[in-house]
Amino acid sequence: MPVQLTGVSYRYGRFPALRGIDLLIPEGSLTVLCGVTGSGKSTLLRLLSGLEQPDAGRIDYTSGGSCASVSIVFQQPESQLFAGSVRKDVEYGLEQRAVPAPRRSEAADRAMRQAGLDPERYGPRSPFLLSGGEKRRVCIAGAIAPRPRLLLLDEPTAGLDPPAVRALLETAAELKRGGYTIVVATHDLDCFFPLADQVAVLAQGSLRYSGPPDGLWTGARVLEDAGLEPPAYIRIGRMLMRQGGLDALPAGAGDLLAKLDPLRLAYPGGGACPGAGGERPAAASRSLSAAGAAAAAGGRAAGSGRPATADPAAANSIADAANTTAAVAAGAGAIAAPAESAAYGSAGRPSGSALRALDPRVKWLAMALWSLVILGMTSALPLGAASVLVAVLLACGGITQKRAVWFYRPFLPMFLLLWLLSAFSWSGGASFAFSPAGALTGGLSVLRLGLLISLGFLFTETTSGAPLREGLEWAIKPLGRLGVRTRNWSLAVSVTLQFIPWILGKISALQLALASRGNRKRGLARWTPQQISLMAVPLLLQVIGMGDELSTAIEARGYDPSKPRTPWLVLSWRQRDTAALLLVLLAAALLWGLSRS
Ligand SMILES: Nc1ncnc2c1ncn2[C@@H]1O[C@H](COP(=O)(O)OP(=O)(O)OP(=O)(O)O)[C@@H](O)[C@H]1O
Repeated sequence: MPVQLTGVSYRYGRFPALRGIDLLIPEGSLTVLCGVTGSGKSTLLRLLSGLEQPDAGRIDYTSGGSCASVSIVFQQPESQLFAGSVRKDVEYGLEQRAVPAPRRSEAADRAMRQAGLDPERYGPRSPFLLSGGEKRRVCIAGAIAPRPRLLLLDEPTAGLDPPAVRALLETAAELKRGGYTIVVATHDLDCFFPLADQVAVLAQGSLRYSGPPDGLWTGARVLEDAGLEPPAYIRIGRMLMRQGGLDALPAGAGDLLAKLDPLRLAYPGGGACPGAGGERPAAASRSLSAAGAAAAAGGRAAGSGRPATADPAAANSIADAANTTAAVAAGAGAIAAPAESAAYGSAGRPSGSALRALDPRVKWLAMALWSLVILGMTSALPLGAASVLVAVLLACGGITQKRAVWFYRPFLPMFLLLWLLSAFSWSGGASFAFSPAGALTGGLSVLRLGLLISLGFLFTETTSGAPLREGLEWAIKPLGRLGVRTRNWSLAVSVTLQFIPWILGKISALQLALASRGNRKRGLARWTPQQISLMAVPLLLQVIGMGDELSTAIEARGYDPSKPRTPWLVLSWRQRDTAALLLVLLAAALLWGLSRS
């Protein structure tokens, strides 16, 4: 299905993620969407899948198609699996599209085979107990089972080992041959460029290039300007062309290996590369530089020597060869700074809003004090005043409306249920009675609970992990004299606090995945018991997995609560922190006074 994007823009709150994208995705083509991290690839895929709507511009699914004929495979396959068996999971999208049962099973078998899974062997297995590569194949099978007219793959090779990458490339080449229109968002240019009909390069949400891959090697340095490096086979090919070793750029890593095969490669210290026949090169034979020889020798060891084309057989050689050539040609990459340090300015203080810049001790004290005051409130006026205070702080904390809605939405059904339980009394049979007093008391209790949750949300949104932990450790340090293991407690609390947004993020991802499989429920319909039961098992498994990984990571880093620790961050108290503390105390006193009047 051809798709035309015209002037497509999208914002997350105030942050522009995509700006004015014009792109045609031709029918039956494989388009590679590339760009550095955060350039907008996943966002563009979500818009193409119809899971999000553009803020401006249009997406036209021509030839009678619609976003209902689009399937997407997300970056993390574990966020996309729900059912108790692989077969049921693959059939899920078909069920949502009301495909009759006998045809469902047939289509699921076909999709599993196309994705490289034997239906007999994998069909009855639990999708949660498969390897990463197998899970991704199940996701692909689930995505292609309804025969989508456009298939979107987000970072399909991320986290896969070379054999799994090879298998995935074969699947992609096979699907392309089967006439699927495919868009792949990837950093793995070595693997996917040889399969691509079209490349779209994104940088900071703008489209910098769209056209055939070959167009990138002539003229402007589009990839480099977008912060990317050309695939290793192109870099090696360019080097060999400069040295007279090649006449034209290779079409892929396999093609490069095939072109290198007849060349006699000189060792840096003289002599010939063993793979090149073991003879000393003749004076007249082409001699390559040390780097070229090393690259070629490495490539020869790994590859099959077949030319790389969109042919699935050739895909085999791409992954192996790409791995070797990438290792040879990769320059020293920039090492990403840890997320926490990135959030800090040069003075070691968080950048962004004033709340983020405050010392975490002020925030801990504010949260503890205000929580106590709020717990003591029993009437509407002080609770109303506290709500205004929290709302103003949420707005000042730079938390977008969208983010706040995302956070509060899962709590709303629980609040509603609690309120209804206190507002209605049941005296057997069908006799329900509405109690205005119960409704008021219940409403105030729910509001109190909401405010306490909001304080936690405000705190964790405006404080990253290390300051949060250091601040808490400082606050509870005096308890250490009583024999309390304060380090354990501060670690446990900060991990728990950071776990809540993580769990909410996972719930959002699962709901998005359900929507991508045709289960496009909106509003409260997303929270029915049936929906919740679908998400319960995968969510639980992810939480257990995360807990397991955390404890292993803590152990692996030699955590010993009895040993002194070098703090990651040295807290420093400033004048503005004193001023903020005074305001916190003043607000607490006013609220307390209001609740007692
Ligand atoms: N839910 C969100 N709320 C706010 N900003 C977001 C959200 N999701 C993504 N962004 C921002 O939008 C920009 C584009 O994100 P996107 O995930 O599309 O990038 P990407 O190119 O797919 O990155 P990667 O290669 O790391 O997956 C990034 O700057 C990101 O921080």
